Amino acid sequence: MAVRADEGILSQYLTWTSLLGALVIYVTLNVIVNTISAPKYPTSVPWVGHGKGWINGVRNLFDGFTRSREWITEGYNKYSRHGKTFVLPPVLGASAQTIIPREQMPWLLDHPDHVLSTKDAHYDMLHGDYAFVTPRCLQDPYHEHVIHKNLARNLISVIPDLDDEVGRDVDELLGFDTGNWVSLDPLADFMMKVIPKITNRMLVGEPLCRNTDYLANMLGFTMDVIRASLLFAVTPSFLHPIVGHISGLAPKLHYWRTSRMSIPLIKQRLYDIQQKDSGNPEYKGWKEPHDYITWHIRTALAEGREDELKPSRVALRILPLNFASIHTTAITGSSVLLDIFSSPPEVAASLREEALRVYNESGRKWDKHALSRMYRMDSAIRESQRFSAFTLSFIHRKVMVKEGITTPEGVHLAYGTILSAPWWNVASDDELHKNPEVYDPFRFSRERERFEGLSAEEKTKEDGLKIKQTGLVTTNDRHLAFGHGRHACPGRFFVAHELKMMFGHLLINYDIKPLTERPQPTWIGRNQMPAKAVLEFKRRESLAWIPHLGNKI
Ligand code: HEM
Repeated sequence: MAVRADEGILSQYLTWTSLLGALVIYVTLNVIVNTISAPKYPTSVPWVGHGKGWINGVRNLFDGFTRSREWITEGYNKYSRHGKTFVLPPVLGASAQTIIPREQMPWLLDHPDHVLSTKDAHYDMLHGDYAFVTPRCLQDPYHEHVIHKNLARNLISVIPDLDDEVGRDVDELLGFDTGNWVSLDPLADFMMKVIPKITNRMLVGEPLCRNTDYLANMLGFTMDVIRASLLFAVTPSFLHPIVGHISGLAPKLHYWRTSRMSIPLIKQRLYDIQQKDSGNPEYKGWKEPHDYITWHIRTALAEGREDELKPSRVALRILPLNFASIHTTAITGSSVLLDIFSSPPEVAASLREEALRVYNESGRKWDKHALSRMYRMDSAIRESQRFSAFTLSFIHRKVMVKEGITTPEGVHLAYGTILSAPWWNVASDDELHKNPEVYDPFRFSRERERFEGLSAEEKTKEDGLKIKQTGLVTTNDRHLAFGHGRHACPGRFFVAHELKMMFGHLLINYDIKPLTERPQPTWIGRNQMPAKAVLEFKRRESLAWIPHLGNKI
């Protein structure tokens, strides 16, 4: 009987409503504790959202989930357009950001890292204490240094591998059936299947780049980092060390599993490089593979970084690079597909004509010269980054000076303040872009194609440099999709080649059914959740468009 009575009491109190209520109280209390322990935000600067203060602080954290985009737009129109700074309130999972107007961007970018630090901003935002296996990984991001130093200058050697990988992975996924359509979600089923393999071809080479166990654990790691942001937001800060060490087991496990496969490869590479350098005659004909592992070892050897030559350390470095590359590239690529295939069919036809022409002219292979002449594709990708910008702000910096720093406008920013630039608003500003609400794929290539069509003599009369600066990889204070300044994304040259090759291959070899309208993404907090969509692909019957035969496309 007693048991029955207990069960009665339990079922009376353990209702969905009471559980939900307890959850709300728990989250609210934690949010309050976290708010008290957060760095001091500037008080002399206007806030958007519900403003400052206790109650408003809690309201901001929850409302920011659905209203951050509205708030940053309000701040942009009210303050940024008049050269003024404002604060975008914290939202669950992300701290407040002090939004710097475009006019003050040179000031923001000119400061050395010990005054305004990108590394420390990323460390805080990504919970570097726990989420990257060891705090050292982001405290000393040597992998970023290696990528800055090597990726762009080695692209010519990487392109043949990419060409092989892109064709192989896309064809494996979409097949060769010319009679039936294959339906896929462009992000989940297409980009997220292909991009990890291509990225890892550059990082670790083949065959590991296609190993399903390795890729599943690598993707598992990237998801651990994303989950950690939410977890820390709903946990009181005094519990972070405990929760951090527990939640940090998942990235450690994913690291361990990937390293079991990458460490033998790294050890072998270290051995081969050592043999080659010591003049072993058997290694006379041995060519170093062009991948991150080689670049890392070569850079660490040249710089005397013994600590970075440990195989386990090299294996660790590959994880944050996967994190920086995969979702960013996959989301960008799927937006490009949706933007192009919800435009009038002439857009895809024009891109296909360019891809076939360039491909055939370069002997039916992709090389640096061929890819640099895909002006329309370059423009369509850049325009998609603008039109479908997937996050509100980029260019994050943390104030590192203990006494704080004062902006040109006279605003004092305390130690620990996170600064950023309002990318989403810059991208849709009608003073910076004509008809910003329209996806105009050839916005940046029309002028470039006209210029390239001029005679050598005519070209000397124009400002060619300015025209060329509208390219995808050229960052400026209107094109912040890859950041700007010395910490701008060092992977952007790789991305530009990778995506042009992939879209070129798709257009040449596959038909894609146009969409009647652009599927709309949703926003959660400061980030876009890409639209769920279905694209239909079918292998084309005739592949080669040979200009002098002029066969139909
Ligand atoms: C479309 C794909 C990509 C986009 C949109 C993108 C975007 C960005 C942005 C906006 C930043 C600067 C962040 C800030 O200023 O706060 C950045 C930094 C970085 N990206 Fe990318 N990225 C992409 C792909 C890649 C790839 C493929 C790699 C590596 C292979 C990479 C490696 C990095 C690294 C190492 C940094 C840090 C640079 C530094 O702090 O000095 N990214 N990326």
